[in-house]
Amino acid sequence: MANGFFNVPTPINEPVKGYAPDSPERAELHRELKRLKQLELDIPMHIGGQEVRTGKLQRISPPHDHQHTLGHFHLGEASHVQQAVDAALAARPAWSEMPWEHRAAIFLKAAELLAGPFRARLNAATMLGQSKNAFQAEIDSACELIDFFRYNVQFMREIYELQPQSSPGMWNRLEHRPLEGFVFALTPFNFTSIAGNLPSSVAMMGNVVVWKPANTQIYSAQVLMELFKEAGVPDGVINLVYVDGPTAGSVLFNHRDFAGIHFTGSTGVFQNIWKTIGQNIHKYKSYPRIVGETGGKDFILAHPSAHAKAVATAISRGAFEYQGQKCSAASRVYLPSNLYEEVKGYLVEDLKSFKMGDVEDFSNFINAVINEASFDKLAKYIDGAKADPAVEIIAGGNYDKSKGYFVEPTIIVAKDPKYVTMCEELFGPVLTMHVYDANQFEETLDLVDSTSPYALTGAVFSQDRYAIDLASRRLQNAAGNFYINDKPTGAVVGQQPFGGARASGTNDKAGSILNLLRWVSPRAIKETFVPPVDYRYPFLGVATNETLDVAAGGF
Ligand SMILES: NC(=O)c1ccc[n+]([C@@H]2O[C@H](COP(=O)([O-])OP(=O)(O)OC[C@H]3O[C@@H](n4cnc5c(N)ncnc54)[C@H](O)[C@@H]3O)[C@@H](O)[C@H]2O)c1
Ligand SMILES: N[C@@H](CCC=O)C(=O)O
Repeated sequence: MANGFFNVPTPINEPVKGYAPDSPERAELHRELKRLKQLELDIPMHIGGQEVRTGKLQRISPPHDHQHTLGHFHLGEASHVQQAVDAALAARPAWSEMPWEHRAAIFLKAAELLAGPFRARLNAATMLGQSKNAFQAEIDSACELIDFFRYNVQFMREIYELQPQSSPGMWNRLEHRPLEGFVFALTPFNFTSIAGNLPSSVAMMGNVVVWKPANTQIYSAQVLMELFKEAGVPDGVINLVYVDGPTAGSVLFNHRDFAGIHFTGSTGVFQNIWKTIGQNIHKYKSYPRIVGETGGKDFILAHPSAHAKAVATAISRGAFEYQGQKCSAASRVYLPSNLYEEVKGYLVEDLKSFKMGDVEDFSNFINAVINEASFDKLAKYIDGAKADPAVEIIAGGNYDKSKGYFVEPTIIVAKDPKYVTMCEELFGPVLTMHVYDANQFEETLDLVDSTSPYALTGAVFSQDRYAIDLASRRLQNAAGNFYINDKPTGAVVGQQPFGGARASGTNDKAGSILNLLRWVSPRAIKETFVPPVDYRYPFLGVATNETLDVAAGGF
């Protein structure tokens, strides 16, 4: 047991490497990509520190080259989920009692490992498995995850420092206990950092975890698991299973010790999970913590005073980086009539210059979308737009899945501000724009606020401060991350805590103290040093300890 109140290293955001031609990081990443492509990995589940193989193999291939095999993962079933719960609960006593500074040290070590020896490997795995270019992989699987580890350690310390006052004669303390049971981390395909953060943030607070990633992220998930092991996360604290979602749910949401879910993914899945938990509420020992960050229909709104080139650049990057597969990606844009032609000109020029293809060619700005289902869905919306005389496609509109799932960045212009692609989350490189009368900025604010059920990210561009002030107030509930003269993507841990409300989630802000507070259950402890020995009123003339009790309001 430690005798000291420890400070932790002051977190700073991990510097983003540039991968310039001839840079050492670029050469290392190329070597790692080549090495991984030559292997065919056999990827087991990890339960209680054991590698678990079922022989039911599922092929993993790069979305940009679906005939290539990167490896196979072993598909599990309900019994493996049950084993993972048992392993987690067996690990809980020792882990939950481990002094916090040791838990902190494990994740600080994970940050250093990822900043150094694991960096190229995790970036390369993300690039190949999730079709992410080097620059997008670097900000995700390297920098953002390193930041999550470092900042969460600082937030953990701040939580433990949250202590009540004590009146004379007593000592009040707050103990921030781990939750009583296990937590389910259910993670999406699109950010390796989110897949790493959802189980590790929960574990850092002394909890044990069953983690199920998206099948399309398993290739980088197995590197994360190795990173956790190397950093010293004990066996059974984080258990990684590969099963389909409903199978995981059928075991976990029926278990008495289910203590919470840390979810990121689509809104529909989260709403079903919430319903199931509600139906099963009588089965649990405690009310489970439900934390979910979900879908978005993120907007960019330009005021007539906006800088046209800045608006166009924010659209090019905010809508199309990582093929629009960021929950934060701009997917509906409102342009004033006075700026439309100029912004359109810049955009069409930008999109013409985008190169699309494999992740190994670092000049490709665009790679493939995640899988065939996503490709088909996007193609359907594009075909719908092509067939609809009420809308116009001003850029892109082609797609091809012969080698990889390539969808050309596409811009639809819709007269109807409620056209289907202005409202629904498509999660791909398809953007819809609506041109409004430049005299109707205020009316357009109402349109932006009411068009979609989501409220994740949004951006306003204006050179007019009154317009910025008005938009900030009128769109107060339209986005959990609101940007002024900036694109709506690229939140940085410690700087822009991330998450949205309405249909976009519980807004528990990943990468902030608010999120970590959900993974502890405080116990208030009052210790009275000299307890009263007589129950009678009034207190005059009675022993000093009763007087103290009254002074403290301790009736
Ligand atoms: N708000 C945020 O911070 C944020 C961040 C990233 C992604 N997202 C959202 O995630 C979505 C894209 O990710 P995705 O396609 O991986 O999401 P998804 O909802 O399809 O999958 C998320 C996870 O849930 C699992 N799952 C799917 N169906 C399930 C079911 N019926 N029962 C239990 N589990 C189930 C998946 O296997 C995966 O592990 C988008 O909607 C995007 O907006 C949100
Ligand atoms: N935090 C990321 C989005 C994560 C969702 O996919 C961003 O701000 O762009």
